[in-house]
Amino acid sequence: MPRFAANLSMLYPELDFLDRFEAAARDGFEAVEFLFPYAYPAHELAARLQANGLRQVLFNLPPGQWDDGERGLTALPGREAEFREAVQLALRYADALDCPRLHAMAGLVAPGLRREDMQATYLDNLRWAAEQAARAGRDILIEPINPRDIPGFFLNRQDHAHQVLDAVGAPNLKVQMDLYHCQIVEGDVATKLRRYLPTGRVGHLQIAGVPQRHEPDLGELNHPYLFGVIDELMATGQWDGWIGCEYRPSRGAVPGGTSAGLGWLRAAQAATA
Ligand SMILES: O=C(O)[C@@H](O)C(=O)CO
Ligand SMILES: [Mg+2]
Repeated sequence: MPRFAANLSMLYPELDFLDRFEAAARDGFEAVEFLFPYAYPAHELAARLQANGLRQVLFNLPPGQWDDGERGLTALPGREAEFREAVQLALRYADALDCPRLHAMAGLVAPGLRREDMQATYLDNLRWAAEQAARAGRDILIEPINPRDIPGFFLNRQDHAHQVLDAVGAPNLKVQMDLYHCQIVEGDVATKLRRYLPTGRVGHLQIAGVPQRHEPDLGELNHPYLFGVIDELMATGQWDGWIGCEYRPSRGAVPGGTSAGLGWLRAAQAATA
């Protein structure tokens, strides 16, 4: 059965971040993911995980100056030293949180440059990050993101991400396949699950309804069908991993709004039990 992780950057928006761990556990989640842990001491986050019987399955490297619009450093020429510091910091947090995978956001195409001009920096940085992460027993993930949510994002397509994996050639460099972005950019999601999951190169999945990024049972994607595909691939030993629930609850920040919107999860659990 697909295993679902609560994305605490998006779910439970009515609660303070540190209180979202308990809320996720109360709703039956066994794992969590979030964007960035760095505003909190690692020991505080580790204590929340432990107190609530949760495991951390993913978080992101520091992305550069997020409030100024930066969305990752990995492909940015001239920012290599900062990228390396970001990797080291993330690995220290991963150690404290016992988190097996880290997402390295690519960043925006820099003014005056084309993607081709940035590809060498992207590959070099990923090679270095994967080497460091391998020593610590962690995976580095890259995620294609749709250019409507993040205009100018360097990595948009699944095939580009897999070409990058080919070029870097590190077994612990994997793709974070977010089905929400995949549907917006290229579609044909079930076929791509069947193509890419058995390669062993997809380290993590994420979901949300399309186009509004609300619950998976709202919008144009047929998630029960996709969960069936993932369930089949898991049952036949062709994939193993977590599905991050990375959506904005449609009820907004009302108390209990996230929990009230988990009907899709209960249905998925019943269908694949
Ligand atoms: O899809 C997303 O937005 C996230 O997975 C992420 O890491 C960057 O915002
Ligand atoms: Mg995502």
